[in-house]
Amino acid sequence: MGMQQHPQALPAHAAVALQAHDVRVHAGKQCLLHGVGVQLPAQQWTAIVGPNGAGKSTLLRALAGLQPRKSWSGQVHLLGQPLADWPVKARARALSWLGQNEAVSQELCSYDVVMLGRMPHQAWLAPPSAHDHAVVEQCLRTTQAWDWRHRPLGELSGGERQRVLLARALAVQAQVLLMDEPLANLDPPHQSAWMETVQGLVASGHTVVSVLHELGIALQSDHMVVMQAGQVLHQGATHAGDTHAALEAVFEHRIRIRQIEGMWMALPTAAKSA
Ligand SMILES: Nc1ncnc2c1ncn2[C@@H]1O[C@H](COP(=O)(O)OP(=O)(O)OP(=O)(O)O)[C@@H](O)[C@H]1O
Repeated sequence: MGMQQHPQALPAHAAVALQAHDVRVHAGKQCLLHGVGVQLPAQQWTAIVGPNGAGKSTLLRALAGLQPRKSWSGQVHLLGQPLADWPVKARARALSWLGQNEAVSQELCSYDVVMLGRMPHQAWLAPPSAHDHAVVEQCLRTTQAWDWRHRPLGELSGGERQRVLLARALAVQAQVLLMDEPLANLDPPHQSAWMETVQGLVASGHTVVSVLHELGIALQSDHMVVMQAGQVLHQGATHAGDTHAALEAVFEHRIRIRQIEGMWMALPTAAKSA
């Protein structure tokens, strides 16, 4: 299996929520993405996986339009329209973002943090509507963060904080959600709860794209993008044999993908003997 600069297309009938073509990202003289192309299916959950430093977060930021203009080239389309052509507010309603180590005021209480997710729906300086309050409550309950709605973000544990930030991303009610390592600091029950939330979003017509290190969870996704060294090595249906082969290869065959009790899992392999 060779490196693919422009991986295989989706079947012709599949709608594409996000598309990147020949995306290159630079930081100074260093090239972080070497002309990446991806097509991420609408109304599906895509997992972006690969080793540390492969360029996963860089790609996700490019897809979200968060790379500084001078640092990248190429084309990104959101729901069929070039990212740059989207009016700012419409784009903020269509695409929700959960980043890593986001700078959010530590003094804000959790409720107000989640209310920030409603901003794209609110008129300038208008107070939140009853609907905004209802959505915030629903999202805090979904991520099981309602109990500490009055507590400032800075007081929360890593996992509690992550669940508040996840609630904020959900509160946007965007058609497309991009999440960078959403499971960071979450314990196993809340990882499973996150997966159920994502599956619910997809069932109701949303598109979710997540960078994940937890391969057991990533293997439950619909579509997978496997990255290595600033390139996309493979993209395709998560359960396809060639996707599993790419995944094993990119992790240097230190994992094997096996089905146990009907679920695909990544099992560690023993180190090669010398
Ligand atoms: N602003 C920057 N300046 C220089 N190099 C950068 C910058 N941002 C990222 N990099 C480098 O680009 C490469 C890709 O980084 P990126 O964060 O996209 O990787 P990743 O696949 O998300 O990694 P991880 O799994 O460790 O989070 C890394 O080698 C990183 O050191």
